[in-house]
Amino acid sequence: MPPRLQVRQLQSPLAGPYSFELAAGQCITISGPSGSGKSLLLRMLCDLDPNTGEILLDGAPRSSINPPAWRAQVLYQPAEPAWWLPTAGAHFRPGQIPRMQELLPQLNLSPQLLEHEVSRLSTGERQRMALIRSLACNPKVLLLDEPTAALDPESVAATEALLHQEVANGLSLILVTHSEAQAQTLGHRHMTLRDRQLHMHGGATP
Ligand SMILES: Nc1ncnc2c1ncn2[C@@H]1O[C@H](COP(=O)(O)OP(=O)(O)OP(=O)(O)O)[C@@H](O)[C@H]1O
Repeated sequence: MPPRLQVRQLQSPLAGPYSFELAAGQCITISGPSGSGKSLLLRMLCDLDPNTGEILLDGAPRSSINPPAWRAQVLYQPAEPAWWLPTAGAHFRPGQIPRMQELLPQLNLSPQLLEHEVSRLSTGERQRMALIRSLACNPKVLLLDEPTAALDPESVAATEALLHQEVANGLSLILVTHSEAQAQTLGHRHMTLRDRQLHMHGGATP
């Protein structure tokens, strides 16, 4: 079986080239100083920024998959996720509701928050709700940019437990984090970006 994701010579005028592989049920963490290119890498992987090189998903080249379908399967959650409808609940399609209802208590979120204006939610509530929104899309690869940056320790622990569970169930995760402890807890392999160059540490498969 091919790896979940094969990245070959991925680059843009701003970053790369990057080459690496990610298996199903594996988590790679990315750390590095501010401005080192972590978000640029995630944006190239989900094809939001112009780039060259090749990426294969379960052996299928990106060029054979239309861009919206690619972004649904290789899903990017930015550090400050966008909301385009008035309430958080309005962002879920009917088919996603059972999964959303299962995930809310795992991140200590009350279902009542779904009806609140997004702007009324706290930063941490929005961040956890965004993760639920991403997981409810059931992506094969999730690209998470600092998903616990705004959270208190209890919410960080709940988020890490959920991500651990999802990866154990087969999700492939690329996680940008500034937390060494979080990288050690969740990551099977670790990348460091410095001056937009990639350094890989650890090669264990899950
Ligand atoms: N479209 C663009 N055009 C030119 N420069 C850009 C563009 N997007 C990002 N940059 C620059 O590329 C560098 C890397 O940006 P990036 O957002 O990937 O950093 P980062 O490692 O994610 O940082 P942080 O930890 O602060 O989020 C930064 O210096 C940024 O200003």
